[in-house]
Amino acid sequence: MSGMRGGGHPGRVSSGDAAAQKAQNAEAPRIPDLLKRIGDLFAPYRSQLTVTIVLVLVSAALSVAPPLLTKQAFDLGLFPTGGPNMPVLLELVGIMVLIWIASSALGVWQTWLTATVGNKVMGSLRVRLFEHLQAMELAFFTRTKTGIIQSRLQNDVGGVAGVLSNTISSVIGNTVTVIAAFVSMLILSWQLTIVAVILLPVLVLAQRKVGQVRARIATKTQESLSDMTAITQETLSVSGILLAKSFNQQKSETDRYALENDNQIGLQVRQAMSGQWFFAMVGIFLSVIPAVVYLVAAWLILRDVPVTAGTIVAFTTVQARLTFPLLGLMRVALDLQTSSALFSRIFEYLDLKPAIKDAPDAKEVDPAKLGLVEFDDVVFRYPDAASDTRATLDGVSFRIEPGQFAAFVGPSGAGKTTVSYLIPRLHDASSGSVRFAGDDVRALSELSLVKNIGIVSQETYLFHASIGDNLRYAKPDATDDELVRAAKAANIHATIESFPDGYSTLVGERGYRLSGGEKQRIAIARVLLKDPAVLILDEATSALDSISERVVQDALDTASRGRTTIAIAHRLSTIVDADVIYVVVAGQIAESGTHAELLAARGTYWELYFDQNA
Ligand SMILES: Nc1ncnc2c1ncn2[C@@H]1O[C@H](COP(=O)(O)OP(=O)(O)OP(=O)(O)O)[C@@H](O)[C@H]1O
Repeated sequence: MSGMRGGGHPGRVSSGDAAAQKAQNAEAPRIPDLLKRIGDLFAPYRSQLTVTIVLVLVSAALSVAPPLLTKQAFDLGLFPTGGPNMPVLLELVGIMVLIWIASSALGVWQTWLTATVGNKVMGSLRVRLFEHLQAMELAFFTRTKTGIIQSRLQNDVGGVAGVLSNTISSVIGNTVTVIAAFVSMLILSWQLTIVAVILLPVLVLAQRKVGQVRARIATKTQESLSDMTAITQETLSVSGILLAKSFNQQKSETDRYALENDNQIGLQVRQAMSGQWFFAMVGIFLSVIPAVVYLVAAWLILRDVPVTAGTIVAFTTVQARLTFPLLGLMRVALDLQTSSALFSRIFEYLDLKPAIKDAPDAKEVDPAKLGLVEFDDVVFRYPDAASDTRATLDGVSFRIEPGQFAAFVGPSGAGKTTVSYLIPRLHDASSGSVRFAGDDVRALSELSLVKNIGIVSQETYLFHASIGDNLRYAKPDATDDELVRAAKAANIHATIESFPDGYSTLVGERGYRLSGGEKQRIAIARVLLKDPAVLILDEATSALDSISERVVQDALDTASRGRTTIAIAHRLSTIVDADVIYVVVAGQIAESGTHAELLAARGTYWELYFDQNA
């Protein structure tokens, strides 16, 4: 069985995130392209967005009124010649209150809309990424650490969630408020407006720089987060903790985690702090403006430019109200720049092309020839293998007839498991042809091909769920009777019945609550429920003692009846009755024939058999 864990130990080898490394070498995506792709994500929510825009525009229009009303309240209500005019003042105050109530209500509605759209966009992005990863070939998973993949789904998609829901309302809302405030200011006094906005372009330029720095820190933060997830996933899994405990490595694992955690803390602090000075500067600048406005107003009045007290109060009110939206816009721009780093990490995974996928004209398996499996001069080299090394499979040809029991034997690392991977198209042959029911597997639809193949591997994988649920993975609509029939055929029914919870017993993470033989028989029952035409057994009994082996072997004999069976075996005693035995040596089929024929030939098989029975 070839090793399925990719990447290795993060502390000792470079990160398994092949895509991230590629991205570091490649040029960063251009911001406009990125914005277009982010925009496309929102396309299905056009109607909600239109309503949001209308709401924002109405709120903005409403927000223009209060400052103008303030001016009226001062000039006509509070300080008209001859003393305050109460009826006018009451009317103006009443209108102002109504406007505030209306715009607050609209604000709540708008927040609900944007939160819904933002979260839905993020949710569908997550599912798209998950679906895309499901389509990736096995080789992608053997070379990338699981934790690194998980991190893209959780940390990166989660990281843009806030941006997605805040951005829409913030950009539209604040832009409109800023424009509206600017218009009100212009109406009130163009001279004072110039004073208020003269330094803004400088701030915008400074903000772009800050954004670039933050995007760089964000990329590093996400990489560090994904390394941390990978450590957690590798170490805090059942296999990981068993390894750490049995080698007394808990301390070193904790140290490794703590080290990466320190890195993460540093990056988080840098990310939080980058831009703080900038915002402090903007804050000071915006707060100083009213004072400058008073000075400039006095200067204007001295030069006989008509500026009333109402104008100054209204102007400074508007200007103060401009502060938050302006800061908000700057923050959004900054967040967008920061999250562009996260988005490009997400899109980078979405852009990965599955190496194995259905041909456009993929066809169904031919039921007439079901069970026929052929290899025709198949050469296969693992994608990661150095090109100067010998191919893992080097010109393998055989033909297994429907219903035959074929066994593959040979030394470790000879390529037996690799043969079994090529049949369900977990890898594609580098040259030559793998045929299933008479058709090249590359011409068949994956769904139809895999439906007809059952695999029981040496390393049984069970989900952390009940035994019943694990069995139903093969056939979700299986009845209880069918479960029992499959379990009986796999020699595991009585054992399951002896558990207090029977078929509802939880198997524990990866089935660790069960013994090796129990897990194996559950896996056999699972494949029996699937009832495939071709059954692949990869050293299904190698991990067992001789009694368990006999029980599992009986189960396998039942399972293989009436279907093509391809059994990979180390213990030759389990396959002596095979219709045909292929002896694989260094990626080639060295011998083939029945047990008796191969013994008579006195070749490699005879040597292997002699070794095991000496
Ligand atoms: N993902 C991979 N990338 C590169 N090389 C691989 C990969 N998986 C397996 N190999 C190599 O391919 C060769 C054949 O492996 P395979 O698992 O098919 O052997 P096997 O005959 O089933 O061995 P065993 O009996 O020990 O299970 C081995 O040399 C192995 O190191």
